[in-house]
Amino acid sequence: MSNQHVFLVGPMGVGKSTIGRLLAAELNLPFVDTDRLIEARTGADIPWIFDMEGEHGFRDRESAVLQELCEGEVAVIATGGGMVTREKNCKLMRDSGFVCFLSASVDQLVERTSRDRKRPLLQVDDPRQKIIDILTERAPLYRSVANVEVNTDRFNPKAVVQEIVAALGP
Ligand SMILES: Nc1ncnc2c1ncn2[C@@H]1O[C@H](COP(=O)(O)OP(=O)(O)O)[C@@H](O)[C@H]1O
Ligand SMILES: O=C(O)C1=C[C@@H](OP(=O)(O)O)[C@@H](O)[C@H](O)C1
Ligand SMILES: [Mg+2]
Repeated sequence: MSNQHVFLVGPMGVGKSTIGRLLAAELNLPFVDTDRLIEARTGADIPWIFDMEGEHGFRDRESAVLQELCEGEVAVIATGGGMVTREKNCKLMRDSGFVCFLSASVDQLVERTSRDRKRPLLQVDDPRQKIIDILTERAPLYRSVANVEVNTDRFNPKAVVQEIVAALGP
């Protein structure tokens, strides 16, 4: 049981939403996925928000739900891959809890994001190159905000959860 928020950050497809749910059950904490909360607040899905309001509009909504969650009850919070692109979000996470950076190889990210089409930023001719470009930009941000990095390439979600629980300490 953690007495502070646990944030999962990392690139699209690394497993934040999947692992967050399992981790919350393991820690006996509520689970919130910022993307799902944004959709609930907006009454529309993420592709619609990107279409109608652009990435900037989505980022505004993302910052607003993060602020709300940081002020709320202790929870495991799976963020969207771009949460770290605003410095004020990074500061909020650093100041409000334990931040875990989930990482994976480009091959795994390509594979894990290829199964659905719900990520607007990957609806491009060359999603692999887009993933590489995004990682180049964001990897330093993920590292700067994180208390721990857990590589998920070799681990199934349950094993990743155990790694995070160990990193959280007693
Ligand atoms: N450790 C893992 N090993 C293999 N596949 C995984 C792992 N974690 C998640 N996945 C799969 O990868 C896909 C993307 O996971 P998701 O939790 O939506 O990632 P994110 O929220 O980081 O974008 C899902 O199909 C999920 O089942
Ligand atoms: O990396 C990003 O900028 C995004 C990641 C997505 O979440 P996941 O990382 O859960 O796929 C979602 O927030 C949106 O499509 C934008
Ligand atoms: Mg997710």
